[in-house]
Amino acid sequence: MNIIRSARFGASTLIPKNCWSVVRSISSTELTKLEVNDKTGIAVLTLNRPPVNSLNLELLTDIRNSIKDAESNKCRGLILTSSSNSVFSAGLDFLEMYQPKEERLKSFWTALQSTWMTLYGSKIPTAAAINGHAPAGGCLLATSCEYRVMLPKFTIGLNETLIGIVAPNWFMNSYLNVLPRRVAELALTQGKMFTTAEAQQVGLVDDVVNTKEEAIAKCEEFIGLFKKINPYARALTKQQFRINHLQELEQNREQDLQAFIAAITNPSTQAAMGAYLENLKKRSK
Ligand SMILES: CCCCCCCCCC/C=C/CC(=O)SCCNC(=O)CCNC(=O)[C@H](O)C(C)(C)COP(=O)(O)OP(=O)(O)OC[C@H]1O[C@@H](n2cnc3c(N)ncnc32)[C@H](O)[C@@H]1OP(=O)(O)O
Repeated sequence: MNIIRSARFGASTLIPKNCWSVVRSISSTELTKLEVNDKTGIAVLTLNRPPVNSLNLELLTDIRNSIKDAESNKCRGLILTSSSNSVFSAGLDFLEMYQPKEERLKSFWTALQSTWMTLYGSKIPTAAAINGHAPAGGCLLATSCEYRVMLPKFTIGLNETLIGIVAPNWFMNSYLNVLPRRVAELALTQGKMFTTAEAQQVGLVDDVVNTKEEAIAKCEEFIGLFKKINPYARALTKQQFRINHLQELEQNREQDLQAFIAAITNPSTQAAMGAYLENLKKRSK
């Protein structure tokens, strides 16, 4: 019998393969669902933190655990998507950063660093089915993947300067891994949110399709490109492209954390964030 061991079902829980329907849950929490298609071996990770999948400490931790579960279950690839019809992820949860408690703020940023390193450095092929808006941290998740497909009439981009904050180096590096330098610099300095059509034009997304199902199918097609490629050779090749960015953060984690805390707790950042949040709340009424 072909057995899969699921870390999050407990080390001793064995799940018999082939006794399940084609799509099988590997692990799920209140905030994420990780399912694998037994035929293709490709896993889909659905973010499920209504209303906007804003990334708080718990969601970031669950995302990281899910990526690790997909890897340890030897999935052939991982697709990120959202349970919302209009938002992929609204980025970092402002409530983690506005008037924060220092210990929680530290845990939050450390979890974001770890999640990014796990996703950006994952050995398995990764793809994002962007079925809604993807500002800031939402864009970071998408650009950390190897392939992106997006639905029409949404927006994506690193809008940090619009909020009065500065995107850290590793956010910029994820952008630069996808966009030409000049486009990235112009977009970052303006805090530009690209429409789906603009994003495709500059290469921020690879394809545009009309439905979430088509988006998942496109991601599967992308991951299918590696069917005949030795996974070890593939993983090492990907690693060589990304190792400098990963090492840069790994070697400066504490410094990056301290820079974040100093920037976020600065009274002028707090004031800018407060005003931005107020505006967001007014708009949503
Ligand atoms: C030299 C380097 C030094 C390093 C220094 C470090 C600096 C720090 C870097 C920190 C990096 C931060 C990156 C981020 O990710 S910040 C988050 C940026 N996100 C946004 O700007 C998105 C804001 N949201 C929206 O634009 C819209 O909500 C949406 C995503 C387009 C969806 O619109 P929609 O109309 O569907 O929904 P609503 O706007 O009505 O929102 C519904 C409720 O959700 C609340 N909301 C929205 N976004 C967030 C969020 N990111 N965090 C928390 N809450 C959020 C919104 O207020 C509504 O709440 P309400 O119903 O209670 O009013």
